[in-house]
Amino acid sequence: MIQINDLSHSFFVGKKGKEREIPVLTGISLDIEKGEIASIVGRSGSGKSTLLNLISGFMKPVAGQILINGQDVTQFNEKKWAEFRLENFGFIFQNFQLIPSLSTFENIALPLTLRGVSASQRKIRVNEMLGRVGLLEQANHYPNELSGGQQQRVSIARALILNPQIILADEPTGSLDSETEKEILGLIQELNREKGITFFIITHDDEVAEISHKRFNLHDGVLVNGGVPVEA
Ligand SMILES: Nc1ncnc2c1ncn2[C@@H]1O[C@H](COP(=O)(O)OP(=O)(O)OP(=O)(O)O)[C@@H](O)[C@H]1O
Repeated sequence: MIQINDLSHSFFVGKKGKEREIPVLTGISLDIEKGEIASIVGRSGSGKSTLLNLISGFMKPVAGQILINGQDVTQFNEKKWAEFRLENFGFIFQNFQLIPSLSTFENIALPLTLRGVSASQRKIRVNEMLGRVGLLEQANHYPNELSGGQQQRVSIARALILNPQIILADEPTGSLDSETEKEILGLIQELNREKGITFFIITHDDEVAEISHKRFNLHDGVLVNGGVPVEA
């Protein structure tokens, strides 16, 4: 589903003509199958966000190949990327990234609204999703009226509403206490089992890595294990 071959990336800093190359990722190769939860674990500065930005097309790699469902996405232009992202990816972030002026219902409905889905269809699909993530009673609440765990449930529901095949998650429990973290990780596992969604999670947190089928350790831009399966 996601296959990365010998991927490398550098940033170039300094004045034009005198740029200095800062290698950030070197020779990354990995393979993630459909329906797997994969985690990339590394300290701050190890290159996790850069890898996520390359996979989601917000940056172009200096070298190497990223295949998603067999398509070489490194060849995509911006227009193609915008379509591909909407079609295939859902995103979850550490700080939830909800729109403060929209209710729970409206935040989850937003991708459907942008897609031109009718109001009656939106109602059916969002209500079903609210039930699934346990937020029916909070449908009309605004983000500042919700706990951190509830806000992350809203953002997971929003990520799922267009039925993506892959969820890309950036420290999904980084802002949560350990009890709420367990709850959200449990929800991720359930959704993975029920819907066969592939999760690609970047984290520095071993608890998150523990729910993954494959764990990749990133150290100074290099993978130090090749996706050793995590013991159940
Ligand atoms: N735009 C940029 N220009 C120059 N260097 C950059 C740029 N973005 C990131 N870097 C450097 O690349 C390295 C990897 O950064 P990256 O953000 O991918 O790490 P990370 O593992 O996600 O860290 P964190 O967990 O703190 O978010 C760091 O040394 C960082 O300083």
